[in-house]
Amino acid sequence: MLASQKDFNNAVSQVKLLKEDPGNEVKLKLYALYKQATEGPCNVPKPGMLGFINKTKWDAWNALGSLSKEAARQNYVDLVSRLSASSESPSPEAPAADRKQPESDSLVVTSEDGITTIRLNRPAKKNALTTQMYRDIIAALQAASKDESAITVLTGSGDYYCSGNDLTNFTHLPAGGLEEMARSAAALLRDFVNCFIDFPKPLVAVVNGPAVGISVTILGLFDVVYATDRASFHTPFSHLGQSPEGCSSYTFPKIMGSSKAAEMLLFGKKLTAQEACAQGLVTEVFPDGTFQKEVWARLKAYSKLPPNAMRISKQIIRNREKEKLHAVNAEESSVLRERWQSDECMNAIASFLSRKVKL
Ligand SMILES: CCCC/C=C/CC(=O)SCCNC(=O)CCNC(=O)[C@H](O)C(C)(C)COP(=O)(O)OP(=O)(O)OC[C@H]1O[C@@H](n2cnc3c(N)ncnc32)[C@H](O)[C@@H]1OP(=O)(O)O
Repeated sequence: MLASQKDFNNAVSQVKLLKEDPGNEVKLKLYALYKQATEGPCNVPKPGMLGFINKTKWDAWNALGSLSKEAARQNYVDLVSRLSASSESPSPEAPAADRKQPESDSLVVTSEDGITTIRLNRPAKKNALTTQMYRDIIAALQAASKDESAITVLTGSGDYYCSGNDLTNFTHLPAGGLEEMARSAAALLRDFVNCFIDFPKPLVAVVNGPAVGISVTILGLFDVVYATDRASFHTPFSHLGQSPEGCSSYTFPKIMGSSKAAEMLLFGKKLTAQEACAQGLVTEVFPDGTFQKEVWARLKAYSKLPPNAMRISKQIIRNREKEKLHAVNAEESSVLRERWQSDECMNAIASFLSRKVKL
């Protein structure tokens, strides 16, 4: 479900309480989304050259094209929520040593040689993502976006990269029952994926082994994906009674074409590392024996490149897609909120938990 009028009104009030000025670019975006959400697509005449400020505002509104009022309202609410979170976070240039450490040791964050590494560290459970890990990854990405490192890396400990969402997350029912669980999981998913969409520095996945579910779908939001030849890429959403997330319903068809994307996202076809590379999801595959050595040597060399140039190049490559990606993320999260309450999904999870099925 997209943000309600009440959520939107709250966000409009929240903007006035921001502790830090978000800067002109963001204010322009807020203005454009507000106009789109309240009046719909821009259909007023373009101001003349002399009205420079009005022309800039008109351009920003007009750039939203035919984005629906509902999607604009959602994007506005998401943007304000990110601004509020970052204006409450600690000092912007916190050096690595002062970085707030994750709540649990299932995530290890280090910063060295210009590279911040976020390592999934739950090898006994194939690095399955618990609710706390999603929160810790969000915090780690927010800190990495402001630290002094040039490049950020996500990788895993042990033989797996990540087995996706921890299916036992669904067994911790809150007081509000299944509906409340699905609502809060959808909100967490949206915040989690938004952090990847907005991440401002080069983001690299070092895929050290098989990858499942959400750890595969978000790869479309990374800048570079290096994989060992032992890795595989599996999105068994239909098997689980679920639907795609991580913006993969948009990025996968773009990356590999709609029929290859459908084989993965509808039928759960598992790709080898070589297949994923041939289809553009993976940048390069390395022999497992030399994977770590080769990849880290390369990343260390890249991390010495001028960081501002890399950020700006990433902005040019990614920025025109951001509004679209936020809208896709909101829609996918809302569809999943319904799916998680379906019998198909409940049965599939019960089946995994009772060890009847292995994907
Ligand atoms: C809030 C945001 C929500 C976002 C939603 C995202 C959707 C997804 O990510 S869908 C994908 C969900 N993941 C799966 O369906 C994978 C399930 N796991 C498996 O099929 C298998 O475990 C495996 C193929 C990954 C590995 O098989 P293998 O035989 O090598 O090892 P196991 O003995 O099965 O695993 C060891 C240990 O780890 C536990 N485990 C592994 N993956 C998960 C998981 N995703 N959730 C919970 N637990 C997992 C497994 O149960 C074993 O535990 P025990 O040793 O205690 O039995």
